[in-house]
Amino acid sequence: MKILNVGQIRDLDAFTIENEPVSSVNLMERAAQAFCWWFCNQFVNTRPVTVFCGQGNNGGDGLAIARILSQKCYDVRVYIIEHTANTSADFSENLKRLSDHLTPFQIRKETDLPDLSEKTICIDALLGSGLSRPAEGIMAKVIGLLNTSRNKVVSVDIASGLFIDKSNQETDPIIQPLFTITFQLPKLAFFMPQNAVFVGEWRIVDIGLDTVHLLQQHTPYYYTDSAHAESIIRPRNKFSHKGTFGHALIIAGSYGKIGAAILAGKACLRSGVGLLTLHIPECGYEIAQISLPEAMVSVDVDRKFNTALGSVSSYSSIGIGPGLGQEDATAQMLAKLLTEARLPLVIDADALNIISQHNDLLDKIPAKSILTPHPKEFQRLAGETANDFDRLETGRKFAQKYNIIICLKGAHTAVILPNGDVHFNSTGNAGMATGGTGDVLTGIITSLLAQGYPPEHAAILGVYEHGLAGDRAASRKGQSAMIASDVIENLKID
Ligand SMILES: NC(=O)C1=CN([C@@H]2O[C@H](COP(=O)(O)OP(=O)(O)OC[C@H]3O[C@@H](n4cnc5c(N)ncnc54)[C@H](O)[C@@H]3O)[C@@H](O)[C@H]2O)[C@@H](O)CC1
Ligand SMILES: Nc1ncnc2c1ncn2[C@@H]1O[C@H](COP(=O)(O)OP(=O)(O)O)[C@@H](O)[C@H]1O
Ligand SMILES: [K+]
Repeated sequence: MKILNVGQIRDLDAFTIENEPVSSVNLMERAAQAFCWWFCNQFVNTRPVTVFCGQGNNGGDGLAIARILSQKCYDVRVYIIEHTANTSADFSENLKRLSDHLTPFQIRKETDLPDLSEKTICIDALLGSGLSRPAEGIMAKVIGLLNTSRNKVVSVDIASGLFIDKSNQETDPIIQPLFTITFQLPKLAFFMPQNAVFVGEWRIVDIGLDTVHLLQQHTPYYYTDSAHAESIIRPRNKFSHKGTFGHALIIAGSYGKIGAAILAGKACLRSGVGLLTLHIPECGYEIAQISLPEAMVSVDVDRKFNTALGSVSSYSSIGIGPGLGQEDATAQMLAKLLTEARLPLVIDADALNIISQHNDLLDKIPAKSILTPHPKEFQRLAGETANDFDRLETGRKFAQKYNIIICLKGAHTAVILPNGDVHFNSTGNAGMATGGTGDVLTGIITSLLAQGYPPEHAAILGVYEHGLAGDRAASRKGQSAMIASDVIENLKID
């Protein structure tokens, strides 16, 4: 699914209006109907509803929503914030249409602000995608009132005051909704951790914007939905054999962290690889043979750390990093591997930290390698960034400069491709914020690479399936009880 910028969204609205054709006010009606469909499924009509409207099209949506909900027997009040002399045409039309049903209250100054009963659900239709500057004056006061009230707030399209595709300042007044019900497409702002409280839970409602025009839009931003992930999966041929699915090598673990190697190895096997070899320090030999009998073990000469590899030319994929440690000898081994490897690697955890300490290694990373940093590891690699939008831009430049794939891990992991395209993941949950889940991801992606998936697909699909397995684990065990091993047990890539 594509993620468009403000200008493209406006064009898509305009194109739909002209080419469907549908009048602008009828498109607004469709948007309001779609919002109300969700709203009526979520909240019973015994809860009072107050709709706060600006005077642009987001406010127009709010007026149409108020009319529809009042027709569905909700007890509705409407407040219009008079912040400008100019109202949009569709706002004015919806004001007329509302007059048979309700009389709106006007808010011009602070003393006009209402007292809200606790049960009231507030609908935020103050400002939408047309936001051109931070909210101020009476608009900021209304946002402050809603944020300090204990009422549930639902934002129409986007929280008022939040920019759709660029960073806000920390002091900007922005609604903090429980839900955002957005039209047609997710918005870039939803994927930034800094915006978590300004988005809440979000849902997309379809308003029938032109799909052909949407296909023609160029954007670097995508949202990995189930349809996209499933289109990547390759079915297993009936006559296939273990050689068909590649031989993966995972270089991981150190004294006290052999578990990281086991988690990565097990996840690799559970993701469909044909053969797996684990390269681990000698102290991990028995642990690995007992806990992962399906894997072959290559034992390092060192007892506690990985320090030297034999030839790696026969492997179909190589993952390195989980629990590796940052010993000098390990760093030398990594440098040698980066120079000698003839295929894209999966590079995680301490392997990334070693590269951060030896910047000259960046140029040696094989093309299309997949790096899986969490935000702190990414900061060590690429330096400080001003905000989450800036971090994403830095990631895009980094991926292009070094011709690599970066999986910037988080609630919506961003898979950044060498051409600068970004695929935000749709699966996963806060139960995955527990030690070892990153090691599992390394194993999954290494497995997919071994099976012959192109690196771009291995990264996008691996991240998606990792989150999906986490969602299955959470529904079975609950987010608090689930651990990384549960993610592995719930893998099902087919
Ligand atoms: N036909 C369409 O274009 C559709 C538009 N839709 C709705 O329209 C919204 C966008 O509408 P608009 O483009 O009218 O924009 P808004 O409703 O977001 O903004 C309205 C006006 O407020 C002004 N403004 C911007 N920032 C402000 C600030 N900080 N303080 C005060 N005023 C400010 C702008 O100059 C603009 O004229 C979408 O978010 C969506 O809710 C939906 O009805 C779907 C169809
Ligand atoms: N709140 C969250 N929602 C969804 N996924 C999450 C969340 N927190 C963590 N994850 C996922 O869990 C994994 C954690 O990886 P990482 O930080 O490397 O952990 P570790 O080093 O302990 O293995 C990442 O894939 C990340 O995307
Ligand atoms: K809004």
